[in-house]
Amino acid sequence: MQKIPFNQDCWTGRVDSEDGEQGLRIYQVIRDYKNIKASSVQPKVFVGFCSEEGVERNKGRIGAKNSPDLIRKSLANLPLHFSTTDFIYDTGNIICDDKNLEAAREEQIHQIDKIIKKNHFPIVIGGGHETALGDFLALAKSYTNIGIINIDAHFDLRIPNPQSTSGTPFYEMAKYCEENKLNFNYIPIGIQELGNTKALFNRAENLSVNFIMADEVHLNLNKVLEDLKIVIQQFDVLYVSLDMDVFDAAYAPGVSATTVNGLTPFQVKYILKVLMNSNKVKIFDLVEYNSLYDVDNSTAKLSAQMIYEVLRC
Ligand SMILES: N=CN[C@@H](CCC(=O)O)C(=O)O
Ligand SMILES: [Mn+2]
Repeated sequence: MQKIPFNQDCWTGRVDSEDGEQGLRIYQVIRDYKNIKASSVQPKVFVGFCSEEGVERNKGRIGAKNSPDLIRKSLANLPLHFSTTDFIYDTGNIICDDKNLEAAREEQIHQIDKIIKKNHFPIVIGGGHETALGDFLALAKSYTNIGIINIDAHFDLRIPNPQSTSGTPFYEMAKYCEENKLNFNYIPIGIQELGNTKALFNRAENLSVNFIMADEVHLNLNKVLEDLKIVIQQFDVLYVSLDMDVFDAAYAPGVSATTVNGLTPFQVKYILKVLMNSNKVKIFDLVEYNSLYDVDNSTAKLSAQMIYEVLRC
């Protein structure tokens, strides 16, 4: 495991100084988290989790370990359309480069727990979906009544056999909840029938998972959004995970496992708006971007625009 500090080289872009404040782009409001002022109010903080170890263990296509910096680069040049009372911060990367996912995860939990305890908002850029477990466990150090929202084509409810992988994080969260006598409040959104086995659907039923199929989103987005607003009222806080393979392959070719019949950027954008507008989201992660299969950086761009929706709220 390695810890790489804030790198300004990821945060560069076009300069439109003739337009003053109206010409600002995201990279111009990014700062190193180590220089944050004590007066900052609920700032958003990037943490890169450079891991594809979980994908490899899950027999998937590797290529996600460089994603955090590539997504930062796509985000950097987006125009600033919201007012920031504060800067946006970046801590740098945690790198799993020795197959020891567990050691990288310990560091992840340690860093993110500190961010959450300061009431700052971590935005974690993965990495494969193994990123999710550390994010949840860090949040669970501060909160108990957590709604777990996973926008994903897959349940990721596999049982570790014996290791933790990109396919097991939500099962491991269920185990954590059982051991700590907590409800497992899991709401996956965008599930594909043909992306999950019968065994996984049965496990979801047995764990009373309140899942929303991709087809339900396609048939009636407004109903999904209204139902979501109601269901999240019962939770104190939300953990939101966005797996880029929830999108149709036409929008997101750059993932480990591509999806047919996947969601559109418009649908996911409005799901994120509902979640963020609840003011309950305490941590967000975006996972499974894989540049090796991307086409003209389109999936990196889509990843950046989804993070933008979280930043603007
Ligand atoms: N991160 C999860 N991956 C999915 C899909 C695997 C695949 O289709 O290759 C899973 O394990 O179910
Ligand atoms: Mn996933």
